[in-house]
Amino acid sequence: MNLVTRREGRLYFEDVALDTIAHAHGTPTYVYSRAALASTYREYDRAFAGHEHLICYAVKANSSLAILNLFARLGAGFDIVSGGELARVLAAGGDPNKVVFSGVGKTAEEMRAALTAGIHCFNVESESELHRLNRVAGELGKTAPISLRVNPNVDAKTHPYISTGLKENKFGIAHDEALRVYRLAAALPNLRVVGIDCHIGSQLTEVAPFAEALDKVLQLVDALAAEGIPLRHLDLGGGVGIRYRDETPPAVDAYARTLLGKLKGRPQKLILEPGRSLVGNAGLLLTRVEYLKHGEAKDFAIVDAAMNDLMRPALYDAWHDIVPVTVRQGEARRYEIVGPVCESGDFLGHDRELVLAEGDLLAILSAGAYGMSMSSNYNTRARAAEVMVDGDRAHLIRRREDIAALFANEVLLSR
Ligand SMILES: Cc1ncc(COP(=O)(O)O)c(C=O)c1O
Ligand SMILES: N[C@@H](CCCC[NH3+])C(=O)O
Repeated sequence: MNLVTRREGRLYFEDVALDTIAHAHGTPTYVYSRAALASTYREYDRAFAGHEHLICYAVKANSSLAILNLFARLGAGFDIVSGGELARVLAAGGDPNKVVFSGVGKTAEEMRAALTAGIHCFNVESESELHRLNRVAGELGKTAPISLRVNPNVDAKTHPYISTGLKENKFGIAHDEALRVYRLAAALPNLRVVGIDCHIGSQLTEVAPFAEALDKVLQLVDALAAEGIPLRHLDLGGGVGIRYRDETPPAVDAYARTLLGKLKGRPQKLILEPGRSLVGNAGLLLTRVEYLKHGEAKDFAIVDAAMNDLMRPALYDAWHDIVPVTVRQGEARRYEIVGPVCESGDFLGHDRELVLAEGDLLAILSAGAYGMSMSSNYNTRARAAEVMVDGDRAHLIRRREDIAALFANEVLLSR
């Protein structure tokens, strides 16, 4: 599917010219493609069709209600990491019985909310959490379905900030400890052991680390069965990486073939928690050039989007393609694409060769994942608007944040 196309010099997303979105809704604005979102979800669903599976979209990648609602309609489950994400899933019409709850710091209140909603499984990340969950479930007169998140000590070969399956990471229970903690879980009265979970990191561009992690998980599945602790499901965490620039991540099909090859004949349902690969390339950030500034050392294009809107470049030095919405003739210069925030780290792209004039629109691509969901109000900047494109129509799915709402919860002291 040709999602981003140029027609007579204008950039289109599906069949909507992006300048018309900027005109109607202003900038900065996130724009998503409904067709692209649905097609990546279906790609996963089809690739794993040979084995019982549940695709639990990782809400943290993009938690906008309209996107959650679309995935819920397609039959997806959800991977959440907070009570806030649970509330969003429920508000968007998600099925609580298809929700898995990950995260190292679940509060008692979050556990109560999830038990009351009736989620599918808690991915428990420590022994202390196991005890707390057992107590909270007991107080509610409920039994909590659990998996242990096992840390297999496998190198995901990704950015160190988003690698989660090494023993120096805070996530999960060490592989060597897992059997002992499973025995403990099986003995606690208000827990029911149903599965095993593992997530080694994000933006993986090779299949091998997934395969290695799965092998380690399967060793545990077998050891547990031998001890009389059979598991109903196996959760392998987040999905494959995406192409931002020149990465060659595995196709979902190839990834599925590798996993399914290892699962052949096993009775466990496979749960996956893809985030980035479902939404990343289905979204872009539309921004306008406010000023061009020709400095002594560099040329700057100061745009109206900033690190508070899209934090990935500042945080990980991540690369996003930046393309002009309308083609302009003239001499190209190499620009630093920067925002208005008062930080030298506030950049969206370095050294981009572009022909620009003030007032031009730019599209920052591959911004559907960990864009809006990681945005902040730094410098008291209102969050961007969000638009969902569907064929030749564009629907506003989130109004631009209202400045007064940014300080509505604050209190002035009387003296
Ligand atoms: C527990 C868990 N599940 C799923 C994901 C989603 O990962 P990805 O966006 O790489 O598919 C993450 C993020 O890395 C995560 O921490
Ligand atoms: N926020 C990260 C991914 C973190 C994944 C969360 N476990 C990114 O933008 O790449």
